[in-house]
Parts: sequence; C-alpha cells; structure tokens
Amino acid sequence: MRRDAESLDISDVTTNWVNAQVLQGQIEARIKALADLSGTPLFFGRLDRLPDPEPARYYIGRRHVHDADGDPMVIDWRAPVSQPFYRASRRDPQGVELRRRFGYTGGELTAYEDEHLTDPVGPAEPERTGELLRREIERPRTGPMRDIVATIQPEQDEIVRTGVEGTVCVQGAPGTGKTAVGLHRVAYLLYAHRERLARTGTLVIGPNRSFLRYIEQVLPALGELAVAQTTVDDLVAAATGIEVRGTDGTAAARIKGDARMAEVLRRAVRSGVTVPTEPCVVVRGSRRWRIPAHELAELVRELLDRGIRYGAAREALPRRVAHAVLVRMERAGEAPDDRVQDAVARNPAVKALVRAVWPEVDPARLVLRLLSDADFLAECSAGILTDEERETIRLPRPPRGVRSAKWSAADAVLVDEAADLVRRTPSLGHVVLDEAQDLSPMQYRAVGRRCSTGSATVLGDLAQGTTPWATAAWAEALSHLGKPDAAVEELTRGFRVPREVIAYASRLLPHIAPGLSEATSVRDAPGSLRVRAVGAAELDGAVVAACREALEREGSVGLIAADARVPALAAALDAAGQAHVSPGAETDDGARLTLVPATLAKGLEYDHVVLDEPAAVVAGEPDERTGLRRLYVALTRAVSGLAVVHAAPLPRPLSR
Ligand SMILES: Nc1ncnc2c1ncn2[C@@H]1O[C@H](COP(=O)(O)OP(=O)(O)OP(=O)(O)O)[C@@H](O)[C@H]1O
Repeated sequence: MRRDAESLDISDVTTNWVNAQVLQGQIEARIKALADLSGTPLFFGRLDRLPDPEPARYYIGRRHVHDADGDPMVIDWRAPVSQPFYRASRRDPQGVELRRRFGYTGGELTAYEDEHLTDPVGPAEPERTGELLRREIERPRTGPMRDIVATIQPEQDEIVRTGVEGTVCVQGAPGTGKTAVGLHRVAYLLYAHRERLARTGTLVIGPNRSFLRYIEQVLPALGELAVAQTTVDDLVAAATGIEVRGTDGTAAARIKGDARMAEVLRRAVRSGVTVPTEPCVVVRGSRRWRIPAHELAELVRELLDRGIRYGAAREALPRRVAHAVLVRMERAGEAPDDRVQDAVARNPAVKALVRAVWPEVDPARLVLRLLSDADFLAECSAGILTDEERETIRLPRPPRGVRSAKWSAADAVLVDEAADLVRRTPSLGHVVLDEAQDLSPMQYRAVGRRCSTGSATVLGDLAQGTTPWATAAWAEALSHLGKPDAAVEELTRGFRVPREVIAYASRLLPHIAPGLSEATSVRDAPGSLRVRAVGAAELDGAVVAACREALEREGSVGLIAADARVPALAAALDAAGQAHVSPGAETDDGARLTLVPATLAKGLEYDHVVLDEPAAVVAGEPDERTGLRRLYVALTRAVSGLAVVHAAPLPRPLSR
C-alpha cells in the first residue's frame, strides 16, 4: 500500500499547477498515514468464523490493510465485521469459532491468547483469558494516554458503537474507562459517518488543559486528526471573545451558573423591545404610505410570541413592515415586485422604526448591564431571583466597559447564552463531554447548544463532583443539556485501580455519593496499597523518600498533594535534587515524577501514586463532602501502587 501510494504518478492527470499541488498534498497525507509506527503492530486480533457456508478468518487492526490485489488482509477495528471481536462470548458466540488476541512487547509479537467460543470450556482457557488485558493495563506509562482498541471490553464496546443519533450518558466509577470509551466512540463515529461528521464537526470537551494534553494523542494514534479538543471555558471564551480575568465567590458563581439565569437573560435580551405608539410613514416618489401604530404593534407582538431568535426577529421586522406597505400599494392599484419590498425594508423610516422598537443587542454589554445596573437586574429577574441573590451577583463597582470588565468564567457563559438568544449557535455533529459532573446547569446549556442538532457522549462520575454546583443526578444534567431522553449507562468494572486500592477509596463512597455502586476491579495486586504515618516534622522527607522508592520501579509517578502543600513539596524535592514536572508537561526518563495539585488530578493517572497528607486534601475544600470527593479522586489515580503518607490523622472514613 505504501509502495503504491509512493509510486503514484500524477503528471498525466493534472491539468494545472493548483490541481497538481492539491493532489500531491493528498498523496503525501496518504503516505504519511501509511507510515510504519514502530511499536504499533498492524493487527492485534484474529477471528475464525464458523463455516457460513465457508469458514473465514479475519485479522483485526487499527487500520485497514489490503494486499496487492486489493483483498483485505487486516480489517479496521471499527468495521461491522470486527464487532464480534469485542462482543462475542461463549454464551453468544456470534458465529465465531476462535478469537485470538495477540500480545506485543514494543512492536514484537510475544504472546497470544485463544478463546474457543463454540468448544466446551478447556480447563486452562478461562484463567489465561484476561492476562493480555492485565498486561496491557499494567504496561508502564511514559507519555500521554494511549488507545485501548486491542482490549475494549463488551460493556465498553456497546457504548463505543452506539449510533450517531443517540446521546449516551455514562456514569462510571474511577478507572472504568469512561475517557477511553468517549475517545474511541469519536473514532468509531468518524469511521461510520465520515462524511456527515466531516461536514458538521466533532468536539471533545475536557475539564482543563493539562487533562487535554494528557488525552490529545489518543485520537491521532487512531488515525483521527480532525477532532477539536477544548474546555468549556476556552470554548465559551473563543465564541464570545470574552477574556476571563476575574473570579467569582462561590455564592455568586452558583447563582450565575443556575439554570434560572437563562430566563433572566431571555427577559433581558427582549427588554429593549417596545410596542410602537407612532405610525410609520414611508415616502416613495410622490406617495406616502402610512402604517398605523396598532398594526405595527401587532407585528411586534407576533414576532415576540413566535419564539424565534432575537436577531432573526429583528431581521424579519423590516420585511413585515414592508409587506404591510406593499399590501397598501396593491390596494392602490400598483403592482410592486420583490425589489420594491426590499427597497421599502431598507427605507430610512423603516430602519428608524426597527432601531427604536427592536434595538440591536450586544450580548456582552447586555450581561454587563445586568450585573451592574441594580434596577435592570431587578426588572429582569422579578419572581426568579431573590433580593439577596441579586445582591450577591451584582458587581460592586461597575466597570467602564466591556473591555475593562473583569469577567469571570461564569460571566462568559452568561454572555454565551445571551449571544445564543440573539443568534443561534451552530451545532456540531457530535460532542464528547468528559468529567461532566462538574458543570453548572448554564455550562451544560452552553455545551447543549453546540450539539442541538447532533448527539453527545456525556461521561462522568457523581462521586467525583467537586464544584459547588456539581451534578446531583444525571437526569437533571441531561435536561439542561437539551437531551432529556438520553440513555444513562453505568460502568462499574474498574480497569485502572487495583482491588485493594479501590476498596480503600470506596470507604468514602457512603459519605460522598451514597446512591452509587462501588467499583470493582479487574486486577488484584497484593501490596499495591501502603499507608504510612509519620511525625509532622518528618512528613516532607517521608514523602520525598516514598517518591524515590516509587521511581525505582518502571513507569510514571505522581505525587498528589493539597494545592497549598505543593510549594513546600516542590521545595523539598528540589532540596533533595529530585527532578519533577507539572501535570501536562512532557515526562521522560529523566523526569518521571509529576507533582500534582489535588485540584488538577482529575482524569489523570500514574503507575505509582504517592499521596501526601489526605487531611490537607480534604481541608483544601470549602466543605467536608467536597473535600472527601477530592480525596476520592486523588486515591483513585494509581495503576500499580498507592503510597499514602500522613502526619495528621486520616479523615474518619479512611481510618475506620
Ligand atoms: N478495555 C480496556 N483495556 C485496556 N485498558 C483499559 C480498558 N479500559 C480502560 N482502560 C485503562 O484504564 C485506565 C482508566 O481509563 P479512563 O481514564 O478512561 O477511566 P475513567 O473512567 O475516565 O476514569 P476517571 O473517572 O478517573 O476519569 C486507562 O489507563 C485506560 O487506558
């Protein structure tokens, strides 16, 4: 395939220089896409199908490969033919006689695992099954997150291959593969609906930039380069042009993020509309056409009632007025055509009328006015917000203008909502929303607008919600998103965290999310959890020592600590001559240790985690439940080992 692409001669088929350049560019992209990736084998699975009528054998890989005659040699993992590789079981063999999984070490084939799905169970087989999965999970991490195509599990595959029309919401305990599933679903949808999604676009939304840097390689590794990845904050900033330089107190942020603000904004946007009390007189040539006030008022009321976007209505109004003029012209015996209607709509008298009764709205200026003009806020939020709530979100010192305002992230979302009330936000084909549990209702709405005619994959864990407005129930979140009928799936089989560690972390569950089921783990790793108490004076030293010990083993090491403890620990590591980096930075063999503030740990993982002073992690949050949730996140980042080092007593649920 590579040779074919390289030997393509386009000199005969291109008529001009531009065509030649374009074609050459495409050929080069194809050659690049076909490049050999050392360490990434061409196939990872094989299916032998029962005779139907002929037996068939397929190799499954990350991409399609064909032979010199164009016959397939390796089938893309996303093709329908590949599906039984992920779904077939002894109970439901789906026509598969043998499923073989290949194991590789650095690109070299070193193992395989067979399952005879239609045979009576061989004695050794069930035990061996899953060994490759275990090896794959425990393979030491160096760079960013990697794909899981070779080992996607049946319950994950069902979500990955959900149709493009359907929005799925996945509630999943830590390490159950939510992020992996979301990314693979995008790859799958791009394969199954390439043209449609190329037109409409896809987007992955994550909680912060370091998380995005961690996941950014997964889709390109699967051959998908065109998927944008962003955070809600960046998405909204880019759409509104608002630069966020301020922050909100919790109380203000909570109100600004509340879904009730949508109605406040709707009223605010329409607040400038007035019902005309004067007639409109259009002069054309020697004639004057007069539309009486009551008829204009009727037109305005009708537009208000129709529920169309403010901007669209503003554009419709002059046409309506012109229509009323045309009706009069016809009655007077004239025969005006469309051009006359256009001209009347652009008549100065009509324009003046529109300016007066349906003023242009600048979303940012409107939100600024709402937040700084107490009377205006009171008018728009009557019966919606309380006096106290209004006082909480009102800016104490009104800024001079949109540019000098210290916008907060929540303000930017309000501006985005207002902008959508004026002009519809274009919808993408598919949006993946990861760590969704932390979004406010207004943020859900902002994401929902971006997939209003498309679908979404919503991924999250209610137990890991750490914002004051964290999602309490998925049904509510999905209705804010505009997808109330989406199916909610639960994943409870944990891949990342070993059994001992997840059991330890799960002691927190009754205190942070009593309704949720405990995660199980596919891996037992005796000795993976160590808890060490030390004196206060020895804490930093003991933490550095624990990091050193972890670094003696292969793979990545994360030192997670309360944000307030990070400077002291950085100093202790520096003093000990121990190199370390921040989350999102490239790690390499020289710097395998990442010092992770607890507030950035969400979604990340390390082969070995050292957790500093759990009590400080809890104390870093405004209330105990949020603190314990933050701790739950920190406790569930480890793949192979977790060392907890503490001087203060452990939080109660852990010390049980
Ligand atoms: N089927 C699988 N095969 C191999 N590895 C897997 C599989 N499923 C998940 N993993 C691995 O388990 C780890 C956790 O997955 P992921 O980060 O997607 O979980 P998550 O549910 O998003 O976790 P969190 O709630 O902590 O964000 C990753 O290293 C991922 O590659």
